[in-house]
Amino acid sequence: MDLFVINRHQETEFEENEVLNKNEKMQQVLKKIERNKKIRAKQKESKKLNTEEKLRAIQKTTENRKRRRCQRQIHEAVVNSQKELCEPKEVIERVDDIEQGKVSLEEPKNKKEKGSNDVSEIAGFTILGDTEFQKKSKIKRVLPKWLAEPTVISTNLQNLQIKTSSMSELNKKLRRKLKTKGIHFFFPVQAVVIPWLLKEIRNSSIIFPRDICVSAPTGSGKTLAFVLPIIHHLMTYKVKKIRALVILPTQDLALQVYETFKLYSVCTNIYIGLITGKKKFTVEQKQLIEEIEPFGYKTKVDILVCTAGRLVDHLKDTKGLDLKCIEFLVIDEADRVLDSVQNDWLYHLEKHLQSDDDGCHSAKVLNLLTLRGKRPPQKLLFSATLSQDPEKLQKLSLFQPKLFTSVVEKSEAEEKPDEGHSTSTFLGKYTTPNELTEKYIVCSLDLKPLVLYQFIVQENLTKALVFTNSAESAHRLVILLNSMFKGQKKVEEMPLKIDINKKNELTKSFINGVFDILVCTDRLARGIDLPGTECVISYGAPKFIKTYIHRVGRTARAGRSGLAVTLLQENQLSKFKAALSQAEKNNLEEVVINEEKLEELADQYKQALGELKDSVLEEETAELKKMKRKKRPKKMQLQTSAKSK
Ligand SMILES: Nc1ncnc2c1ncn2[C@@H]1O[C@H](COP(=O)(O)OP(=O)(O)OP(=O)(O)O)[C@@H](O)[C@H]1O
Repeated sequence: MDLFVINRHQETEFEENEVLNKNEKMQQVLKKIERNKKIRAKQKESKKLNTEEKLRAIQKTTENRKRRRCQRQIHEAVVNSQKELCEPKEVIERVDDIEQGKVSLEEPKNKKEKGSNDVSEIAGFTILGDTEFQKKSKIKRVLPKWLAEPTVISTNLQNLQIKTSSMSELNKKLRRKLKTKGIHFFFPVQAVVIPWLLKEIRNSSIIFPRDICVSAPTGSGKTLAFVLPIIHHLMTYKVKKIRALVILPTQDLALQVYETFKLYSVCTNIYIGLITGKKKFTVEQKQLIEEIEPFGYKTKVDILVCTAGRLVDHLKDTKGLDLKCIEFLVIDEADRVLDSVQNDWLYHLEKHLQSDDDGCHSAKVLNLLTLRGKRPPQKLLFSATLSQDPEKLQKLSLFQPKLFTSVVEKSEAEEKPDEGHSTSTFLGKYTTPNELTEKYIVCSLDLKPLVLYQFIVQENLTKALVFTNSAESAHRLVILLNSMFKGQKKVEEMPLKIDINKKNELTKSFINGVFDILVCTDRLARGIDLPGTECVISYGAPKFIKTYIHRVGRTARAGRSGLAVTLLQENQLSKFKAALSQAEKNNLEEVVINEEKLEELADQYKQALGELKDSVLEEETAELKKMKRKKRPKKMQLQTSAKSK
């Protein structure tokens, strides 16, 4: 029956029950909240207690530390009191005070010793080291003694003191030759270096000669400073062996030095060899050695002038080449040679010199030094921009080096200019000839050729060298200038790829004044002697201060006056001035080109630019045709030539 009982909804009863339940639940919740409150309050209290405990613990450890430190200080004070017998009472009193807590253990801040490794504490944290900023003293560069105390060379080429005829220690023939070449006085670098080298050579049978580094301005006569002593010494030998090796950075410079050696060795039995790669390898080999069967090889030269790279080629492939007897190793333009890798020449040369000895370097006179081994060649380094960097020079393992320089602190150097005393500090900077005037022109890039033209006209320049930063720029500038001058002045270019004979012809024509302006790249910047050059113009701003020094050094040579002008764009000016201040050149004069004159020339300039465009186009099409002809197979070429016939 129950199955059929229907429980109907009895609303009021249920609602009453629910209200009752709700009230109960509410009370339960309130009770729970109350309980939780109590628990939280208890927890808070216990936490508070914990932090207090912790703080107490920290205080305890700090106190412990302090106590330990106090004990340490007491101990130290006692030890010190034993040491410092002079003030025992004071120390003991202080110890007592510390023990009684009368004196603070903290040292007053101003008493802190600078630089000491202080240990201070802040709220239990130990801070190591000094928290105060200390200004570090500037590190002063210390040069090796030989660099710091050089022999000073004067830059004054006007007031010459030493007559060539009066240097009795130099061979008579050489003195006569100098006279015939119109050299009656030695330049300062020669007056100091030649007698010094001759003395070293005289003593070389007893002690090893010292190596030298010579830094003197461009055009001051450094070449003769090594050429004359070497020839003087080699004149005494009867047997032919390579006894002097002269290394240069470029073919042109090697040729120039070779010619100077040849000039002063006329009327002697000394032969000079030149290996630069200008001639075929086999031709150079024949010039150097001769095979005599069955005895082997015979050397044909006494002095070998070379470029570093070509020397390595011959060391590797020329049988019978023997450099083990060299007494002089000259490195001209030394900074450049040392910077260049050139087939790792130094490694190969050293390897060759250290290979099995044939006894060339065995001592002539037995002494303590020579007993130790063979005599190394005397190294002679020359440059107008010799480095102050001992590390660079170190790779040459110089033997007791001696420095001759004109780049010294001025005040002292001026006191004893020609005496050759070690008076001042080598600055390692650069110097230019006293006779050189330096100026600059500021102009915009698009007006540069016009400004150059106007400057040449306004100064009526002849024998001027113009340096550009690329061969292409040189070529275009020559076309432009020639079309502007219209034959009034003759401008020539020194191309990058030029046959040595043509090059010699060109330089000779320039020296002889056949044309007025020679436009070239930095290939002509170093060492080349073009006597009579009146002005050097840097059309492209030089990238490095060394480049500038060598460029401007093509003028104002051998005591003659010269002008150097650099064309700059506005944004290059500050960098240029900063670079020049390195060489203590701070007062360069600015040349201002008359703008009205430039405006007058506007039409002429436009026309010249048009001509340049046509000419460049013509050259390019000619070049293209040439390339196409080269690419065409030979058969086709023959067919076309037959057809044309
Ligand atoms: N005592 C002298 N009197 C007159 N002229 C000299 C004397 N010595 C050298 N000359 C001439 O001075 C010119 C410059 O000499 P040299 O080429 O040796 O200079 P440099 O110091 O090597 O220059 P750079 O550093 O540019 O190579 C040459 O034409 C040379 O003949």
